[in-house]
Amino acid sequence: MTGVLMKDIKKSYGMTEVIHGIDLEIKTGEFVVFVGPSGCGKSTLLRMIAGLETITGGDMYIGEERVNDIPPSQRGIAMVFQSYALYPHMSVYDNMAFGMKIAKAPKAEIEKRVQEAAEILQLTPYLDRLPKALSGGQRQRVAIGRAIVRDPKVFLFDEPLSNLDAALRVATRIEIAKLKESMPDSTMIYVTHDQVEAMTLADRIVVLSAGHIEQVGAPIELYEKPANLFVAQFIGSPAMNIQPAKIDKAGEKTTIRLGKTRADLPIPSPANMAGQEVRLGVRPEDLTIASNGGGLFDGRVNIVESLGEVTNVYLDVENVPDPVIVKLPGVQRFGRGETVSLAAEPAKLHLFNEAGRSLLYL
Ligand SMILES: Nc1ncnc2c1ncn2[C@@H]1O[C@H](COP(=O)(O)OP(=O)(O)OP(=O)(O)O)[C@@H](O)[C@H]1O
Repeated sequence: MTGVLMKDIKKSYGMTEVIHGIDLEIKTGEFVVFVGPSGCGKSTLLRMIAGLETITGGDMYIGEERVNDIPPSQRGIAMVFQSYALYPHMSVYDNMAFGMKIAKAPKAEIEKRVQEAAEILQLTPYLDRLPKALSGGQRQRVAIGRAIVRDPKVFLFDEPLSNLDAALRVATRIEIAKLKESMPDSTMIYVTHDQVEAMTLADRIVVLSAGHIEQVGAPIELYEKPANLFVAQFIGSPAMNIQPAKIDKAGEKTTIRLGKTRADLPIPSPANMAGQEVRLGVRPEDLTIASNGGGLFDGRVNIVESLGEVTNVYLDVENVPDPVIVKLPGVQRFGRGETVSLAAEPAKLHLFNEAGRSLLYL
């Protein structure tokens, strides 16, 4: 039973600090996903857990042990990389058995573990094949199998699906979800920039930006209650629409003014916020077309993207610099330049103060 604990973890390359003091507790058996824009430090953080990067400040624990100065091979972790890094001249079986052979494990034990891992990953029919005779997805499953066979305390995944095409990504993602179910006591930490992977696999998501944590929470919690504008616009696709509004009345409920419209939101706000400028957030999928013209605000249709299952409509709205996006189900037809009125349930609206913090977390 092993979790990971980070206390004020920092990383500098020369004079440049890229990780600025991360505090995070990952519990035994948790599946935690690190997400964030390119360069935010996801891989660096993962590699510090693995021992592939030195830690320049703070304490890193795997289980009870402080591992800052413990070499990777003694940390009890197994890492699965984007490039599968299989030995091309060895069969699937030998690739999976390699670590145990090197560790001089008994032959029967190796056989048992490889067979079990192959079973979990549906690789049993391929054990005699060479990697070149496998698809990309199967190769990545062998790389995962090699990690399972080592029976690590913690699994680390660094964008394991990003070399696969769309269909294989989905299939392998489902394999990883099954793997998690079949190994409920294993702690798994997974880096990705793919939102679907993060949302579907994670028990908790850690959103990083520029070397610090923006928010940690269950996927739906981050989606429904983002702590700040960064998380609000990072989670969800297309991104949440943001537009300026003003607080008319603060209190247990908040009344906002948006152009000529007023709306009562079931969001509490401190009394001293009355009269203040705020940012109103609304997800594209939470907007609807108000047939009677009595919506929250009006927009002029600019671009229509028909994807079959959904239609994304980009509208120009007065006082809003970026286009407002509406995501409607199915196929919808609009004429360019048409004016439509947009509505949303007050419970689906988000409010952020001038500093970008959600009023829910003030
Ligand atoms: N060896 C290095 N020397 C100097 N700076 C580095 C080094 N490796 C990474 N960095 C910097 O550290 C920061 C974090 O990089 P990291 O690779 O962890 O980001 P990431 O979130 O994983 O990005 P991506 O999604 O693009 O892989 C970046 O600003 C990067 O330029």
